[in-house]
Amino acid sequence: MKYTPSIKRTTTQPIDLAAIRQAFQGWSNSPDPLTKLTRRLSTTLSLETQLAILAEELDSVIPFDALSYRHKIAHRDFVFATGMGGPHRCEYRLNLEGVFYGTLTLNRRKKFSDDELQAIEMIISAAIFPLRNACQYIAIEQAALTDALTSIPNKRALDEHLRRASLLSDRHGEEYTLILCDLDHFKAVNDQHGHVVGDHLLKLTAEAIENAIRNSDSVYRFGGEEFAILLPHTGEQEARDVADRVRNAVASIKIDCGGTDLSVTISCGVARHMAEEAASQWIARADEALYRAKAQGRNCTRVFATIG
Ligand SMILES: Nc1nc2c(ncn2[C@@H]2O[C@H](COP(=O)(O)OP(=O)(O)OP(=O)(O)O)[C@@H](O)[C@H]2O)c(=O)[nH]1
Repeated sequence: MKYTPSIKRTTTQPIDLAAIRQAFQGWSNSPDPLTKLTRRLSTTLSLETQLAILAEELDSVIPFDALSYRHKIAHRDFVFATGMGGPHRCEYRLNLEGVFYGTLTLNRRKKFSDDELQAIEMIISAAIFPLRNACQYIAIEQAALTDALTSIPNKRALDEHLRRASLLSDRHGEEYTLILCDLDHFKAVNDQHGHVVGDHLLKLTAEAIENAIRNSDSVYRFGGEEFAILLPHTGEQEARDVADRVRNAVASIKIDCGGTDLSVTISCGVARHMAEEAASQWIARADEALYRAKAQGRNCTRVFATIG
């Protein structure tokens, strides 16, 4: 028989409960500015929303003309700004337990008094834990969408971006083209030179592709030795040219393996998004084109629409 321990009731319980009821009423009805601020901040993990809340609550206590926040999170610049300038400025570098969480700046036409500066510091101190959580949330989100080896976006990121591109293509008739690229005979590289060299080659390939495409295009690690490139506002012929540029860039990679230079080639399959097409069908067509490129000798580009 299962043993369930009984809960011992004590006479102090009603008194504790009353105290908690009273505290709860104070917390939810007429909180002090700091409780109100932290309560609002705790409702979201979005750094942007938290900064908007902080700006609103700060402004209600110490009116200012502009607030800005800057931080580098997961190698990306995060910038938030609200309001317009003012010659007087106070700036805070947010640190918690030795970790830096960005720079917060307030601007105002009127000089800040010492009392106001103290109040601002206390308000920021109360906000720093939720801000730290929001920064960490961005970093975790970013890590989930990034390939650990090459530091480029991973397949999960590609799936999201393809879904969005399919929607935009259908709704606004925007042209999107996908290129799938796969290193040729990569297994032989691992077998002959080891996985460390194989990994290094994958990193160099990601870099070479990034350098061969435009800023508006994006590259993803699709699988082991497979990469995907998403090209907005690009048709088939233009995408074929990009694929050929990528092939040349990859072919020019050289790794010194004790006297001999290791070099590789890459095959590419191109598919333009078709109306009403799901992302999975789109990928399947690019993969079909890539399969043809492999079957027809590798180190070449095939476009789905030109097949047959
Ligand atoms: N070093 C390293 N190798 C990987 C990684 N991911 C996958 N691979 C290897 O990539 C190789 C891919 O081999 P295959 O699928 O046979 O393809 P291939 O040898 O490139 O041949 P083709 O694609 O037909 O030209 C396998 O040996 C995998 O173990 C990785 O992260 N690092």
